[in-house]
Amino acid sequence: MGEGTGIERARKTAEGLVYASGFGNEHSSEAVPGALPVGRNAPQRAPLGLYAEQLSGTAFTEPRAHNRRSWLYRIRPSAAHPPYLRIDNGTLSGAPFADSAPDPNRLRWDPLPEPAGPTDWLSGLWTLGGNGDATQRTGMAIHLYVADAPMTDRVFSDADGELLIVPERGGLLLHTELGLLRAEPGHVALIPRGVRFRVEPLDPVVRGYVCENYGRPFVLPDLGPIGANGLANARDFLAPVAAYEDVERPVEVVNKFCGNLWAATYDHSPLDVVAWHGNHVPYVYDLRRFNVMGTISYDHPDPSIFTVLTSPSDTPGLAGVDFVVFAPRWLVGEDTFRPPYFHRNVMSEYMGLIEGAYDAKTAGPGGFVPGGGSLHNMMSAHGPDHDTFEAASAAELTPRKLDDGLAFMFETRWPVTATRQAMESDRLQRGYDAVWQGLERHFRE
Ligand SMILES: O=C(O)Cc1cc(O)ccc1O
Ligand SMILES: [Fe+2]
Repeated sequence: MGEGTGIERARKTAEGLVYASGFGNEHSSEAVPGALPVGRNAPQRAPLGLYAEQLSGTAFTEPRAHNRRSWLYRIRPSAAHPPYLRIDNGTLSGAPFADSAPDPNRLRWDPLPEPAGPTDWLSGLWTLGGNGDATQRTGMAIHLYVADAPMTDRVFSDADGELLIVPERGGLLLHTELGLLRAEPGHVALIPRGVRFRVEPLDPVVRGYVCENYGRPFVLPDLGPIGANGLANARDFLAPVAAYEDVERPVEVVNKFCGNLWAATYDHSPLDVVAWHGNHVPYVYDLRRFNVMGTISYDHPDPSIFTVLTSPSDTPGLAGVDFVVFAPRWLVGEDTFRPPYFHRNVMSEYMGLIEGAYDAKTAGPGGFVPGGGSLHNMMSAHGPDHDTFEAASAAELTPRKLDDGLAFMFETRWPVTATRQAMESDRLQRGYDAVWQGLERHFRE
């Protein structure tokens, strides 16, 4: 795969790929001039002998402001396929997660090992845990991946939810039905529910995190008194332009449906969309573009101020999942304990590290390292570890640039149940509680 005029056109573009900018926009794109119908979605005969197909990400009847759908003009309709048959789920699973009890302990994992044999991105997915129920379209799952091989003649789509991919090591070229996206460490890429794609690693080994969001699609958070600009700016979200594969040979299409993998072998590539328009689109975002807000007086603001994307629930302000980034920033708070405070949170926090170190946790082997992760479930007591507390309590409070790390959090309204493979993994740091040992009594009456 990988041949075809559309892809070549996108690949040839200087330095990188062509993108269309803007979050939630009605985009349109054609890889061949004239492929996109004008003035209607479904003409009696679509241009260039293409088939017209609508892909709905929200119910037809949802309010206009939430409605997501795209019209695809493709060489063959998606409907032209034999039955899907169950295939082995491997290390991937879906909600409800019931193979271990939800655990109130603070948990932390080392990164996954490199693949033992050639492993593509789909086979390299390893589920850490999650919540909700894919059949109810509620909750989320946390997956990790390690891969060293391209998905050759193999395409994936997820009926259960959208996929927020957070590369930590190595770049990914995402061949989607709507075109190509490139995601390097420091970027995030989003594949909407149902959009088919394959992953081509751009480095010998790639590794990262995935938030699978079963709930309402991610949106930018409201800015309230911040005003009309700030945090993640809409124009920095980049959608692909149309690029198609004209491939006539067997291609395995794997569909994740209600937690299980099903596969059907098409006699052609389903990445054959020559033109499209709509707002149910994949996108990439460079986290370094995040406009970080923080205190310029005193106290440590709650991390909601670092929200990049939020999946709203029916209760205003209560997210199914928030994606939060801890990006380089200045710390200037006066008479302030500057790292994250000690806290117990009704929300559950999974944290990962893309590069460098995180200001509340000791770095280095056995600590919080890139590719690793921590889970601080609902109401679990956490915050700065012993060494961080001692250092920050004594630090001279001159303005300081925190620029040696990029960490993130998937923060969810429901407790996260870890999978049995995560709880039994040799990656689980069994002595994690010790980081809060030795916090001495300083009380004086
Ligand atoms: O636990 C964490 O490190 C995440 C976090 C960061 C912060 O700045 C404030 C609260 C919080 O939960
Ligand atoms: Fe926290």
